[in-house]
Amino acid sequence: MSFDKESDKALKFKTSKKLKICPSFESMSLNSELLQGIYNYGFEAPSAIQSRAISQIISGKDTIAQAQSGTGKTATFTIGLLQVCDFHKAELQCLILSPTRELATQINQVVCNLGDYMNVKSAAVVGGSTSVDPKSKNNINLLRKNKCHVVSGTPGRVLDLIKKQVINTKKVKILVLDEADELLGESLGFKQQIYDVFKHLPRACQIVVVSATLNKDIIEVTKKFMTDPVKILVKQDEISLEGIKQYYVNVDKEEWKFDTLCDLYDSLTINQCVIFCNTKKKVDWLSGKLIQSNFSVVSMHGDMKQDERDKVMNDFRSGNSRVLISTDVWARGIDVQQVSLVVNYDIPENMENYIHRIGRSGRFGRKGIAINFVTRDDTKLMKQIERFYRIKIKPMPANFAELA
Ligand SMILES: Nc1ncnc2c1ncn2[C@@H]1O[C@H](COP(=O)(O)OP(=O)(O)OP(=O)(O)O)[C@@H](O)[C@H]1O
Repeated sequence: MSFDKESDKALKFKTSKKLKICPSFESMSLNSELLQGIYNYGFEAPSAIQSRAISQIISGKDTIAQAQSGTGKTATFTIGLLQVCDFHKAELQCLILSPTRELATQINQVVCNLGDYMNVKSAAVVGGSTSVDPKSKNNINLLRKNKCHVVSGTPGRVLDLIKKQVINTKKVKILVLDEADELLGESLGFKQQIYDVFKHLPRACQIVVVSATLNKDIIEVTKKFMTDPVKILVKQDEISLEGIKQYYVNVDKEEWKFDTLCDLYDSLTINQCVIFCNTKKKVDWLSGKLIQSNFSVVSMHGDMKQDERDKVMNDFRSGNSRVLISTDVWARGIDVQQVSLVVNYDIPENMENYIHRIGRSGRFGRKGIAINFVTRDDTKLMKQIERFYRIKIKPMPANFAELA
């Protein structure tokens, strides 16, 4: 949603009444191998969205699940679909679509981890270098032999493989749309691909729609393909997490941003930090300029080769690199628990991505900090963000690094 259309798109829909709340994973009647996978992964108790949505997914209902960033939505739909999957049958039963290759790969990893004791066969199906990546070749082979139970992929690549009959959709029971507002929105061109995927699915296929941000338009769109869905939603003024402190720095002019960032650098490296720019060109420029000034940073955007993107992701996930500069390709879903700081070098151009970007920090109850570089031209945007999410973004205090 662009900033100028904010007012008429406020959430005006409601969570379904009398939802069952399961206080523990045991109370969800899960298969024992799945429970074992959950505990082995380190989860003890379900989060709010998990307590509410997993049992709905298992019951077979179309489900719209909204919850704040980092509160465990991936495990919500993963546990749901693993419980529903019949592992005695060597056929594709669950399809998960998400907007970026990194996110689709991460989701696949969560499916493999939680389904570790169930013998789940899950494949990541993403664009880029898949044809030369030996791991992905195995994925394609598994798919060809009709041996995958779950596929997690990006819409374009999945559709391509469906059309080439590498992915057989005849027995798909559940389709999950993660970051659904991005997939179903008009801006990125996924919508048609999603509709084309739908055409290949069995009529009775259950649909699960997930995101931290869902607006009225998106809920309207879901009516076209969901049947009387259960809705678990968050009020507009509760989408922003308490644990993420949000600050701004007045940089006045664009030219002042760079020096401000250099002054902050030492604080950025205490844990891990993601710096967001609005364009790929700016990411290249900023990382080049920082490296020239002897700061250690890595960068990632959608025009980079996939093997470079993979290397940056691996380095950042392992903590080898501590400061990552990226575009909104990194805004949604990516889970690196050590990220405690997000810098909006540029203020995002869409309202939802503000929430998603700052949500890269403060994962699952951890503390996080977001710092917004605000030029004179951005002041209006910041006020709109504050009004929209009913938050107060304060001036950055000198000791902000101690607050994380
Ligand atoms: N019940 C749980 N107990 C402990 N940790 C959990 C639990 N559920 C999820 N987590 C962890 O919390 C982190 C965030 O989870 P996840 O990535 O699923 O969040 P999300 O809601 O999908 O976030 P986003 O909105 O950014 O996509 C992950 O590291 C995950 O392993």
